[in-house]
Amino acid sequence: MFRIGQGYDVHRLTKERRLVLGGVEIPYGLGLLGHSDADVLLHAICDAVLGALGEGDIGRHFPDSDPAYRGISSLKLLREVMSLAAAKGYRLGNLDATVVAQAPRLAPHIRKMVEAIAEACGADLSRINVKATTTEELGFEGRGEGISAQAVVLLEKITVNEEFDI
Ligand SMILES: Nc1ccn([C@@H]2O[C@H](COP(=O)(O)O)[C@@H](O)[C@H]2O)c(=O)n1
Ligand SMILES: C[C@@]1(CO)OP(=O)(O)OP(=O)(O)OC[C@H]1O
Repeated sequence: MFRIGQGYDVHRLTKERRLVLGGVEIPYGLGLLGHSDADVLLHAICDAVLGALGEGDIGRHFPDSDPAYRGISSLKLLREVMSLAAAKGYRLGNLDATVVAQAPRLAPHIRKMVEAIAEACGADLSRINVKATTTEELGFEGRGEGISAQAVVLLEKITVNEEFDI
């Protein structure tokens, strides 16, 4: 049995913040603003997993009113979301995500993002795909005001036989 989910998130670019995308710190003069590390890519992925599970969204599970999440690495949130999936008997089938950013150039960092996401999901690298695009200078991403990300996730039910096939 399969469950599909999609996620979308946006964070504003600002000075004096680190830029963390897909669990990877990227050297850039600006970073994303948020209560957590503001990793817009991982937030979109968390929302896609929660959507597939019928479990609402990231703000319901990790409210920004809770000081416990101040500055937290979103890799920890993704691990928690995947633990919830496992507790409900699901594992990652595959994941496809797009980061929309006019700058910086993300291509050199994609492999590390895929590795970090795969580790957090407990999944093989082949199940993860991350893409980047500009908007040809159109819209808020194109003006460099923020970065958005979209993700689609397919979860697959762990069969009873596989559960005991250690
Ligand atoms: N922040 C970004 C955006 C895009 N790329 C790479 O460039 C390719 C072309 O982007 P277009 O927006 O012109 O279609 C894209 O396929 C990415 O590989 C990037 O590295 N960083
Ligand atoms: C994960 C949280 C936790 O504070 O982080 P934020 O950085 O505020 O990110 P956002 O995507 O605006 O909302 C989700 C929050 O719950």
